[in-house]
Amino acid sequence: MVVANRLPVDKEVLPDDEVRWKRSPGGLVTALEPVLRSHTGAWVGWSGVPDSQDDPDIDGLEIRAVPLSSTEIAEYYEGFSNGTLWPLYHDVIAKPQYHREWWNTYVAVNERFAKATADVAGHGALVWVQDYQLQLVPKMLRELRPDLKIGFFLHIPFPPVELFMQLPWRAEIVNGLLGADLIGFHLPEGAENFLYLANRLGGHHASRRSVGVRSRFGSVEVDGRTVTVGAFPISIAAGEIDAASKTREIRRRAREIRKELGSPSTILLGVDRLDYTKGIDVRLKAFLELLEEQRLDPHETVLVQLATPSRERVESYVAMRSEIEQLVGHINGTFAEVGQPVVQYLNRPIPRDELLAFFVAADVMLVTPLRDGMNLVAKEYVGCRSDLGGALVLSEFTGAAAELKQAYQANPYDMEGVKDAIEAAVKQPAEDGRVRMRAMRRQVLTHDVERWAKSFLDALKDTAN
Ligand SMILES: O=P(O)(O)OC[C@H]1O[C@H](O[C@H]2O[C@H](CO)[C@@H](O)[C@H](O)[C@H]2O)[C@H](O)[C@@H](O)[C@@H]1O
Ligand SMILES: Cc1cn([C@@H]2O[C@H](COP(=O)(O)OP(=O)(O)O)[C@@H](O)[C@H]2O)c(=O)[nH]c1=O
Repeated sequence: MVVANRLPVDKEVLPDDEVRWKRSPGGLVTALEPVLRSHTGAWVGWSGVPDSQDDPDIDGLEIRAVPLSSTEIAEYYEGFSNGTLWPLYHDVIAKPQYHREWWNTYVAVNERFAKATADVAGHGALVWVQDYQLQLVPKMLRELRPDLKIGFFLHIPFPPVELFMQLPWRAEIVNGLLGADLIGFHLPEGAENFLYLANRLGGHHASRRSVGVRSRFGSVEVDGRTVTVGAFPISIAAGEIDAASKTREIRRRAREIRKELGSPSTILLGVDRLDYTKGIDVRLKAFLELLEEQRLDPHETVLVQLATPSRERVESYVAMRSEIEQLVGHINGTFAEVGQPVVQYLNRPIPRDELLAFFVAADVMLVTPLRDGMNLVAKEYVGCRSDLGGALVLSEFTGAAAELKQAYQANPYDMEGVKDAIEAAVKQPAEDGRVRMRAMRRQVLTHDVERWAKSFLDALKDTAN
């Protein structure tokens, strides 16, 4: 069973009350949906709208919706999850807010998820709890159903100890997670930070802190149980993406996109949820300066930024959206010609196939987060480039940077470094580009999402309890 804040589909109620289900945003759903389809299992989660308990009918998936009221959405999802934990775990890029009412609602909603899971899980079932919204569920679920095997995976970075210590409810979170048999992080650093805190805040005996990737697991002794702690970098359905990107339809659409953009020599592409962690402003500022310094030619270059709306009622997201839209306006106001914008900005979700066509069309992919758990977009771009064309500019502060070493990596806080990386990617010699892309594809195609799930689930089955 998968237990996640979100169901794989979001409910949409149209003005005539017709109900439509559309794919939920974000990489968690991208990664887990194919995994659950290839196994049998159920998915427990929220449908994205208030007060709904409809279980959508999705082929091959058993769905159990957990209802949330409008107040719970404001205090648990927008509040504690995305106004407290999200900025705290992403290097406090925005200031985390600590409110006791938000915490109380987070506890109550975690209890509801634990109860809903306990009600449907078969005896001895394997339950995989996902992400920062549900960190108390492992302990609550163990109390309700000690027969279950419980895994937990954190999709965002686990913060450095000094930052985590800000959280007024830090011990509760650590102890909540320790209800699991296996706790997984993307990177060894996250696992190591957690091992230290399990000892310092939980008072439990923890193993030495030197965790490997899918190997050298750490452990914590909790009330006679051993909790395993490991690093399992998530990935994409690489084979499927590779095959889809080679189809005639996607290739044709990619050529069409280039034409529609005015057949520029260079297409730069950004694809993100509109989130302040993603560094969309960083790449726009770098692009602006490269145009001002005449290192890029505005008649030959187009930057396409696809930005799907996200968490639109959270304050820091509202501020960031207006900053980005001003920057886009400024760049176009300065460098565009009538009918030929240099930045094409779309603020809406883009369907999968259309996205793949953009990846095939783009000469340079810009992935510049200030901090990101993994960033599946970077891997999807690589997965789409069987022609060995294209170049990836990648922030050092993404989980993906640990695997995609041949990208043009840059520190997103170093504007000159980001500009140099973009310029080098735009001007790369073709053979150099092929060598880099071949190496990155080897990594992505051999470490796909099935391998991620298998390594986690095998480690979970091997846990002693
Ligand atoms: O559910 P939302 O609030 O709309 O947010 C969407 C998802 O965003 C986050 O995704 C993370 O998971 C990816 C896959 O592991 C990873 O590549 C990325 O770096 C993360 O940011 C969030 O963690 C999910 O819970 C959300 O569903
Ligand atoms: C903008 C956009 C994205 N997608 C898909 O969403 C995920 C994003 O995953 P990632 O790990 O990069 O980051 P977050 O989870 O959002 O933090 C990826 O699979 C994209 O292809 C999409 O389908 N449509 C969109 O418009």
